[in-house]
Amino acid sequence: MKELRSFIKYYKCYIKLLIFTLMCAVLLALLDLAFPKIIQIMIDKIIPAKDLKTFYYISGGLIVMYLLRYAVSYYQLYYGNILGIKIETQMRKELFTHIQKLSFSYFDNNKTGVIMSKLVNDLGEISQLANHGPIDLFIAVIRLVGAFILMVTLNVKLTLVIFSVLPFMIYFAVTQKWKMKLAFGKTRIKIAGINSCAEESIGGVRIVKLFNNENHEIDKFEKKNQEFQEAKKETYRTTAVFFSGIHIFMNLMQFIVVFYGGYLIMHGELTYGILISFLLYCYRFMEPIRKMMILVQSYQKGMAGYRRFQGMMEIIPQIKDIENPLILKEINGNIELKDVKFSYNKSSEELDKDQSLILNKFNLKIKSGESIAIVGSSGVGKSTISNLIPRFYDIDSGSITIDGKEISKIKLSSLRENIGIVPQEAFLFGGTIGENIGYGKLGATRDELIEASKKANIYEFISSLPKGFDTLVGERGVKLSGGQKQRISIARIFLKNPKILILDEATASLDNITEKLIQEALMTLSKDRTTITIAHRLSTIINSDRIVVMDKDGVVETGTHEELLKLKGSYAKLYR
Ligand SMILES: Nc1ncnc2c1ncn2[C@@H]1O[C@H](COP(=O)(O)OP(=O)(O)OP(=O)(O)O)[C@@H](O)[C@H]1O
Repeated sequence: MKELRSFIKYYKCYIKLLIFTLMCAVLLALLDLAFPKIIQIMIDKIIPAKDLKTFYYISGGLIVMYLLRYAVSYYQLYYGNILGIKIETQMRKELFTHIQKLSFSYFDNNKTGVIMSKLVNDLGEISQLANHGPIDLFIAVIRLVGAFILMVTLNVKLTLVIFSVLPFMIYFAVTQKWKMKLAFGKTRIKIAGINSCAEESIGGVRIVKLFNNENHEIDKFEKKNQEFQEAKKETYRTTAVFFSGIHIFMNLMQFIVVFYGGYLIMHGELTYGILISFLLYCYRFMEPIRKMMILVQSYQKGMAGYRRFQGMMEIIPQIKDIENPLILKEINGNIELKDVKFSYNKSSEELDKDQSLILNKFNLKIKSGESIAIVGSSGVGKSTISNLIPRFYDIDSGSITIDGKEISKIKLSSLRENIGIVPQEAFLFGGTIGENIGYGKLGATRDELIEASKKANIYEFISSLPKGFDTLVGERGVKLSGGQKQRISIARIFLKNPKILILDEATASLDNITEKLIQEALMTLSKDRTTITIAHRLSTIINSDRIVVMDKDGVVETGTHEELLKLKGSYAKLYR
């Protein structure tokens, strides 16, 4: 009921549309109830009396009613679907907005394909329910009650005999309902599995081909595909049992009308008109029952989807603003990490024993405008530091401050506005070069793009392209080289112009010329900014103001390149 109530809330914004479609539905149901009654009057009264004038009038009236029914049915179907799609679009917008707010840790633990499935498939089924749910229910109730009343006025005995079948039908429907519910839940999980498998396989197509593992991927996909098929088969089986069972009950009712109705006619208790009218009502009466059964099906599918939608909407973003957060305006760029403890997996048991800590009482102070490089063996937590300063993850204890202000108290957007990150692997969106650079400052002018790309040493390359800034980069920038992508991501930061810069150095080797171009661009970029370089190779950091060497216990050495070499400690060893 709680779920249903929260679902119904979505109708609030479209109440006029809902009322209109419901009115159409009422009219439709009334028209459908009137037809058999009119036909009964024609057969029993007008035709035997050979009243040609009334016969023509009523026939004309029937044609008008059919046309009216056509128009009403059109509006009900069209606007009913519009209602459904509006609710679907609204929910999709809310879900996408919510996904944008979720923290890194959510994406670390959830597959993209599964999230996509929720965003696309589940909501489609909710739309079906939103559209058909209340309207079909309304039509069904009016038709059922109306048919019952009209049938009673025609013949009580026959009506009661027909209605005696109903409890058995309901029992059958309810017992099947649960089986269908389980089956639909399972297909949803399986389709998400297909999505996620395809997404990974297509996203990693280069690695797949490099390792000649196409067949392995096909097998993996086929397994998921087969699992989906099996789950789908189960839904078809339960659905088939359900609907064919319902048909048996319908046929039974028709049989009762013909058999018992015929018997009553032979005993002079029923007219032919009433028998035909009963047969027509039976259809009118069974139709809503069938519709209600379909409704049960779409209700289960839609609600299963809605439950998953709700489940996702209820995930609270781990990283969010406090009430009345601080806004950073002009900052100097002093950074301090003090006694920072951090772990990615925050299971309390492990935390107690400090087992999963990546940083344990880590301390580091960086002055405004200083350029430091962090070095250390692989996996020691260098990139982790670059994730903590912009608050992609929250620390477990200790503090991180910018100009003395605790970052957890600063408005997230204002914090991130002041930080630029050049990541290890440049990520480009599937648009043009201009759009990708402009991502650093939405609405940037062409002149600003040119200036930024000049500073990033990529302008010459861009102007050599026939379409220049309008050149499409392909999905994730596949049409560009690693070095070109890097420089585009540097140009983005020039446009953003943040005070704090984090350079997570590319681990991939670049040729000497490209590396020189990138290094030059980075030198220009780091001027007058606090710069933290996460160094995966040592060749590029010799000129840093300060080099910080870290191991699993924290900072072990700090100084300039020369000072550290003289120390003959960890850095000297690493460097050698
Ligand atoms: N998102 C994550 N979830 C869980 N654990 C993670 C995550 N990212 C990194 N780790 C773990 O944290 C540790 C530190 O990783 P980090 O990427 O900071 O190392 P690094 O010093 O930058 O290494 P490298 O020089 O190889 O890039 C590693 O043991 C890694 O397995």
